[in-house]
Amino acid sequence: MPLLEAAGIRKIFGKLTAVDGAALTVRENEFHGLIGPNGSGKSTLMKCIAGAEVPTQGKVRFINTDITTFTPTERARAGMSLKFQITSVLPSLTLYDNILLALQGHCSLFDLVFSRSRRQLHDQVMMMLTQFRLADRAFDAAAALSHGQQQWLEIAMALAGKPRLLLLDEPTGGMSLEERRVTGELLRPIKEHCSLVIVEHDLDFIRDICDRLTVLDQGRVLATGSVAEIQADKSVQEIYLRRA
Ligand SMILES: Nc1ncnc2c1ncn2[C@@H]1O[C@H](COP(=O)(O)OP(=O)(O)OP(=O)(O)O)[C@@H](O)[C@H]1O
Repeated sequence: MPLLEAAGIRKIFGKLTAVDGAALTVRENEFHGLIGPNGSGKSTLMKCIAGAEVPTQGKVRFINTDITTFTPTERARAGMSLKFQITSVLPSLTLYDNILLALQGHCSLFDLVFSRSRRQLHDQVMMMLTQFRLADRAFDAAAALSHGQQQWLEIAMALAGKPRLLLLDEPTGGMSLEERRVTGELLRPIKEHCSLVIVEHDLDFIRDICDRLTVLDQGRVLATGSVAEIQADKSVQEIYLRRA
């Protein structure tokens, strides 16, 4: 049984069909890349999965539940977490407080009131900052971070609720080559407990970290399969050549 199954997703904006009957299936512990030319509907499909857009047609199933009509908050409660291009980091707060806020969003009032839980929260914050190589900046304001470090902080925040599925829209946009390499290293270990759907333009990056890819072209799925299958697919090669 797949973790996520989106089927027949169509999204129409006025006269424009941005996504035209697309399907996406993601298994447990799978990193799945969503690629395709500019304007092919990648972000819109992600938004339909995340609940940021309501699909005109189609169904989204997640952990065996039909979540098509769930709000983003209900999807988060079901185990889905997303980080879009727009930042949700609070720049004037320290890294520590940003992570603490993200963790507290997933705690009950009972957890917050008892001091033993507060100690646990502290340990969790420091563990997450260490995992994302930000522990030495814990008490700096988030605004002082480089662009890449801010993205890592956001990914850490998106993982605070221990989601089963993380959705990332162009996390490496604006990053240096070295920052991209580190981003790959930081994401790989989360596969043990979380699946990933990632929209990316950097094909080298996506080839490196993904197990399977879905290629969109003009709102439709052109191909889906392993990285090797997609690389060998003539129709995929054609759309990338057409763009070059
Ligand atoms: N809210 C909206 N209202 C109207 N049109 C939209 C809206 N969002 C997206 N579109 C259009 O839908 C089409 C698909 O956009 P989308 O952002 O999903 O593509 P994309 O593959 O993610 O593109 P890119 O790689 O450039 O980010 C585009 O023509 C875009 O202009």
